[in-house]
Order: sequence, then structure tokens, then C-alpha cells
Amino acid sequence: MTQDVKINRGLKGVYFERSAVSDIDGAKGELTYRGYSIHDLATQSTFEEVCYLLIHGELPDSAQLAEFDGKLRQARHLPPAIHDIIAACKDGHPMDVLRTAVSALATMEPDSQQVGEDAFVENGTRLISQVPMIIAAHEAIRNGRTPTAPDMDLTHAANWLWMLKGEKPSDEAARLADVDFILHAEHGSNASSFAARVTIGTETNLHGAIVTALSTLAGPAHGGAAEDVMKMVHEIGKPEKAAEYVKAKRAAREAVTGFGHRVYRKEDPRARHMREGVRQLGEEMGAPEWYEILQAVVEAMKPYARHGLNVNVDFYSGVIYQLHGIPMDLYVPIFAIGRMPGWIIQCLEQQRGNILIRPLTLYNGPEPRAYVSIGDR
Ligand SMILES: CC(=O)SCCNC(=O)CCNC(=O)[C@H](O)C(C)(C)COP(=O)(O)OP(=O)(O)OC[C@H]1O[C@@H](n2cnc3c(N)ncnc32)[C@H](O)[C@@H]1OP(=O)(O)O
Ligand SMILES: O=C([O-])CC(=O)C(=O)O
Repeated sequence: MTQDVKINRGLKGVYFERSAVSDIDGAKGELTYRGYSIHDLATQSTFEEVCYLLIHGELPDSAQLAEFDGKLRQARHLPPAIHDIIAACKDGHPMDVLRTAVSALATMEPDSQQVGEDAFVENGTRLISQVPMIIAAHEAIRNGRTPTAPDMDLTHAANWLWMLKGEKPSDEAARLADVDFILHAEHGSNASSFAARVTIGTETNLHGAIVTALSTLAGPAHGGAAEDVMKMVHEIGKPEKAAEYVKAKRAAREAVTGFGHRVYRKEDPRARHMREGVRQLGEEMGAPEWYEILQAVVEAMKPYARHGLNVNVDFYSGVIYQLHGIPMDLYVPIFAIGRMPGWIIQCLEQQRGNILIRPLTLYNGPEPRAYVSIGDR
């Protein structure tokens, strides 16, 4: 059956809901969380404050922030069985391990099956702290180390680096991780948040929706881009080779990773902060070549910028992680640490006045026909 209906493949340009959380102006290249510019938040706020802003709707005062931060710190705890589960699948990709561990947590937390505002805030706040613990524990276990116990005196970002490496990070390294989390915290109806909303639309629990979101984030067209950018940088090897690489990609009509976005037609406003981070860190660490290769790719892609093709947030982030000595397969999990509050608030918004998300596909298969028994086929 065919009908003369308009099909929006990939739901391009379709509004399916209202949201009071973040606003993306793709034409201008602007992003706000709850009305606050991403540039102000990246330079003046902290990830803890941004989590509160996203989940509770307003910037916290000192007492509110202290209480919220206290809850996050108290939640730095994993049931011991999670370490056993991580050990059993330690050779898998960290995103698969993370997803499996979050799924297992749903069977171990007494209130994980509950649905609704309070349950989502409770479970979500706990998961913000547990996700980096799982990633760090996996990194330790797969390298034959005992997972580093969390340090309750450190901020979320500093504690993550401490658990990951087993050594106290410098203030600069902790701040760079903090800014990275702020920039990744929320982005409207991106693929993983949309997928989480679809899950919540069936009235299931938050852990289930986070598992959906993690699965959806993992692909190279979404959160996996940072890992692919780093692979590209290694393949290019030196700045002089960038133009040749881009030319070959364009000739093969293949995507140059770290470029392009469904919504932005100007440069992704988050990229600016990551670019500055790569440049500074590269100079400080005596390794400016990564920045130079990236900028040579940007130069080679300039002819396409007029068609709206610019760098996205993940173009620069991989090199920052590489300069910090973080393995490439942890880049997507790091994105997940940052995106936790965004997923949680999107799930909260969905369950307020919930509606099942269920679009239509237009059938274009065979006409109705008679069943043929197997001996006659
Ligand atoms: C955090 C994030 O998720 S940000 C995105 C991370 N992903 C990446 O960096 C992967 C590379 N980028 C891409 O694959 C795409 O740009 C996506 C998937 C992000 C967005 O895709 P869409 O919104 O579907 O864009 P679409 O595919 O319609 O692109 C429009 C045009 O730009 C081209 N284009 C889009 N991205 C790229 C790219 N990275 N390199 C080269 N050309 C590209 C397309 O080929 C298309 O050209 P055409 O009209 O001549 O066919
Ligand atoms: O919004 C999108 O489509 C992808 C993105 O940049 C994000 O999730 O941060």
C-alpha cells in the first residue's frame, strides 16, 4: 500500500515535544541550558552546579549546592557484585561493560523499579556518581589493578580522574575534565536522549532508559565520533597530509568525522572551548602537533563550511583525552559521564504528562499474497 504522505526520514526537522531544558539555535550556533549561555557555564560554573541547574531548573544557592553535592558524594558507592560483573566482561568495549553494569545495578538498587519524579531524581543522582565509578573500575580491572576507592573530598571531575588513574589530578586537569562534562551535559533531542524518552514513554524505570541511552550514544555518528577523530589524526600523521586525507574522503563521499551536525549550520559553540583546551594543553605538554593536524583538517574542510559543515563538539575532545593519557576506547564513556544529567532531565520531562512515542512507517512491501507451503517454494 502506498499513500501520498510526507515522510521525514530520520525525523529531520520534526518537533515532537516541548522542552524547557536546553535551546539550540542551529543557524546562529548558540546553545543555552535553562537560558544560560554555554559559554558562561563553561567558564564560570561547575559540573555539580550544572547538574543541579538541569535537573532542578534553577542555579542553586550555596546551601542547595552543598546539599546536592553532598548527595552526589554519598552516592560514590557500587555494590561489590558490580566489580564481579565488570571482571567477567572486562575484555569488552568499555561502553558495553558500562551498559551491562548499569543494567545490573537495576537489579541491585532497592528503588530502581520505581517510576515517577522522586524516584527518577533519587536514582538519577546516584547514577551520576556511579557511572564514572564503573568506567574507572573497569579500567583498573582490565589492567590487573584493584579499583581505586573514591575520595569523598574531591569534586566530581577530580574524583573521576583520581579513580581512573590512582593519582591526584592537577587543578588544571580536573578543571579541563569539569569543562568537558559541562559542555556534554545536555543537548535537547539528540539520538541518545530521544531514545531514552522513547523508553520512558512506555512507563518503565530510569535505569532502563539510561541503558537505552548508553546503547544509542555508542555509535560513531553520535558519541563515538571523538574516538574516530583520534584514529583519523593518527592516520593523517602530520599536518601536510590533512588536505590529501580530506580530498580522498570527499571523493569517496565518506563523512569526515568530527564534522557535521543535524542542527548546527554554524560551528558547534561547544567546540570553541575544546579547541582552546587542545591548543593550551598541547603547548604545555610539548606536543603541539595534534592541534596542528586538527587545524589542517579544518583548513581543508573550509570549502564545505559554506554548506553548513563545521566541526562539532567531538572534533577536539579526543586529543585532550589523548594528551591526558586516557585510552581511546574510554572517550565515549567519558561523554556518558557528562551526558548523565541531560538524560535524567529528558526522562523527567517525558514522564511528566507522559505519552507513548510511537510514529508510523509507511508500508512499501509486497501486495497481499497467498501463503505457499514449504514444499511448494
Ligand atoms: C555529539 C554528536 O553526536 S555530534 C555528531 C558526531 N558525529 C560525527 O562527527 C560523525 C560525522 N558526521 C556525520 O556523520 C553527520 O554529520 C551526522 C550524522 C552527525 C549528521 O548527519 P545529518 O544531519 O543526517 O546530515 P546529512 O547526512 O543530511 O548531511 C548533509 C550533507 O552534508 C554532508 N555531510 C554531513 N556530515 C559530513 C561529514 N562529517 N563529512 C562530510 N560530509 C558530511 C552529507 O554527505 C550531506 O551531503 P549531500 O547533501 O551532498 O548528500
Ligand atoms: O544533538 C545532537 O544531535 C548530537 C549532539 O551534538 C549531542 O548529543 O551533544
